[in-house]
Amino acid sequence: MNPLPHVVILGAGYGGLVTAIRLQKMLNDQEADVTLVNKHDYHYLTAHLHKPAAGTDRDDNACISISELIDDAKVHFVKSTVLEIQPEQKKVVLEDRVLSYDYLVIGLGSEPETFGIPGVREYAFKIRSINSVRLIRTHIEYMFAKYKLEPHRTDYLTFVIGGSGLTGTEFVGELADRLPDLCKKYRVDSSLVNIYNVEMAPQALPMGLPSDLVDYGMDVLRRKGITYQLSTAIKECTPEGVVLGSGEFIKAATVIWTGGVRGNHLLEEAGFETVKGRVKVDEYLRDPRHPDVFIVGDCSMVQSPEGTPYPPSAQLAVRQGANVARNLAAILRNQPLKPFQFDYKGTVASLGKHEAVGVVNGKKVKGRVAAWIKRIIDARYLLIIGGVRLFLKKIT
Ligand SMILES: Cc1cc2nc3c(=O)[nH]c(=O)nc-3n(C[C@H](O)[C@H](O)[C@H](O)COP(=O)(O)OP(=O)(O)OC[C@H]3O[C@@H](n4cnc5c(N)ncnc54)[C@H](O)[C@@H]3O)c2cc1C
Repeated sequence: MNPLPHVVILGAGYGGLVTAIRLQKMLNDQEADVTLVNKHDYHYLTAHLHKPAAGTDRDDNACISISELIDDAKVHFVKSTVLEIQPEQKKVVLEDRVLSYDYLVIGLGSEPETFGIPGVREYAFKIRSINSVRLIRTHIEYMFAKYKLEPHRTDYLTFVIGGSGLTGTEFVGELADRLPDLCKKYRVDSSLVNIYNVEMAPQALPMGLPSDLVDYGMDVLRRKGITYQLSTAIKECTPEGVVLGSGEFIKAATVIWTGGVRGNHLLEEAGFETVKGRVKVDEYLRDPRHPDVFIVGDCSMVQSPEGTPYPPSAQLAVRQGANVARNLAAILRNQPLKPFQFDYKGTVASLGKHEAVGVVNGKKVKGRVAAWIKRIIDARYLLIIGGVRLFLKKIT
């Protein structure tokens, strides 16, 4: 008997996990062997990481054990790190074995884009995984404890966040909410604490928001104590702080870089043609040169009908995962493929507790209403991946 076609999915983030979950629902065990590979045995909600990073939420709230989501009778889970992708040999090298595939789905997410700014790679924290946000949260609290022993070092209480797109904005909102608790706990005068959000563009908040919503969001965050440095580049990051384009030096013991992302380096290394580490996929989300390789989420680049690429987002990754699963099932059943169409619903950026701003289905939303919509969006994702049981577990 011929072996069943082997589908290998790399990465259990939003894109890879949704592909796996949909395949386990759609396929019967005579149609394919499906393997999901991920560095950790849990799925993390990347879009939530700003909260545990600031310490306003527990990190386990942003984690879900993969065994809770995957039926091991249908999808074989391998906890391992991908070291190399070999599309010509149809192989993937993991740290402990080599896998051969008939169809590959790459959903390995993104890496910080540092634009070659000296010191950012070495000295700035990045919000990118559960382990990285645990480090940030611990470091922030450590700075308060250290300041109590060296009260002349106000740079321990100075926080610089590079970039004020979605990640930077959501993080400064949470950090501003967290600091009053830390000031109280360590008996630190809150006027000594400074949060600088440095942004090269002339305005903060995610690109594409209408200017009245940008003004609203920036007003909210300024009232919470954020100091914006707009139209300002970070020229260098050092162990002592950051040098700005103007030459000004901000002495700060904590620098967090959120200034951009690029696709996982493994794609470039595998010889895929990339722009910012992302592969311009065809209408079925495949690499144009390798029709057996599908690419989802932050590793892929999808053009909007206007001809500009959609910004990487969890929303896009989830829709791509569903489309890839559907098309893999279609290939295995000799049915026609369905082109990917993205019905972009909009973006909502949280500004800390009870405050958010954004556009949903073309309508502007702000304040508490926007914060509730954001919670509904998050809840919807939990329902997609884990049904009512996961939803109830996470919200209660
Ligand atoms: C703080 C923050 C807030 C955000 N807020 C929003 C939001 O409100 N709305 C929105 O739509 N988007 C938001 N985003 C963007 C969104 O999180 C990403 O676009 C989304 O996570 C991309 O999904 P993905 O499947 O491509 O990758 P990810 O979800 O990042 O998953 C990649 C997976 O691959 C695994 N992996 C990586 N390398 C390896 C390897 N070598 N071997 C094995 N496994 C590996 C990782 O462990 C991870 O499980 C936010 C991002 C951040 C950082």
